[in-house]
Amino acid sequence: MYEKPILQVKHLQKQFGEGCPHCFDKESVYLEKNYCTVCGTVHAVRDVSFDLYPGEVLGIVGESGSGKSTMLQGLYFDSSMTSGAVYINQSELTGQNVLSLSSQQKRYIRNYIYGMVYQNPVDGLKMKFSSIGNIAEKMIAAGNRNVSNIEKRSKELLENVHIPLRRMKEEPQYFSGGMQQRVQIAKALSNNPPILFLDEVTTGLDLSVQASVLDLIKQIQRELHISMVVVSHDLAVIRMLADRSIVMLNGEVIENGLTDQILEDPQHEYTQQLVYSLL
Ligand SMILES: Nc1ncnc2c1ncn2[C@@H]1O[C@H](COP(=O)(O)OP(=O)(O)OP(=O)(O)O)[C@@H](O)[C@H]1O
Repeated sequence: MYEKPILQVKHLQKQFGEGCPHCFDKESVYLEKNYCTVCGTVHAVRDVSFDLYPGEVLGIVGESGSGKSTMLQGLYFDSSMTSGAVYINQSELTGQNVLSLSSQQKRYIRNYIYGMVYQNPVDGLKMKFSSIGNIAEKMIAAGNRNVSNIEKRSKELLENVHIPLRRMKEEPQYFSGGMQQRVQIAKALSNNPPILFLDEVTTGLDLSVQASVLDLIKQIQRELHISMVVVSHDLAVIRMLADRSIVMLNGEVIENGLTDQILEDPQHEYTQQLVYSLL
């Protein structure tokens, strides 16, 4: 169906601590989940690889502490990974491990190639800027200087995420959680990134608000054909959004495949529990 992945993640590792001979073996008796009882190292992400294809939504599901956010933070350069490689198949970046690029090049990727929507809006928005100012700031960071174009695009984005324009000058700190997430989504889309990361974007929202944010994400995906990585502990969210999914446990990928297939025929005991909890 697709030719080439737009994003390739290879053997990503993140450990907090030096590690010791007792804990690099995944089967080690000294490991309690992802924690080494000998040296205290946390193996937050262990040998994670996946591909993301153009226009695809990839779900990453797993319980709290399974390493989902750590991995996303690594992909978005919020924190460094211990080892591994990430390739983005976009013109001049093709073939380069983007994890080893300069901070200027990483900034370029964050401005033009990636969009990010954090679980906590405080991480993605300047709460004391106006909503339209948040979007404008992201566009200016990407080199846009034409004020009327910035204003036109910002308004269009706010309308697309159903924020009434009469409220565009208000600071997101006075918005509800659902509205804050909508502004974050608008901001993340402002420079038309081909890849969007969504980290637990509906966690903590009321059920009806969750549903409307999920509908919005589906609508955006349908209209823009953007490639998305959706991280959630909630399989219901993944079921609604993702074509393909990976299941993480204790920093590792324990299962991957088409979301429907995983739901119909989960192989790993942990995935089976997740699926049965939906019934
Ligand atoms: N700075 C840190 N130092 C030590 N351990 C850490 C640090 N940050 C995260 N961890 C550990 O790494 C593991 C993975 O955490 P991570 O936040 O990525 O999990 P998660 O699946 O995203 O869960 P959640 O949704 O609760 O954030 C956890 O065991 C966590 O305690």
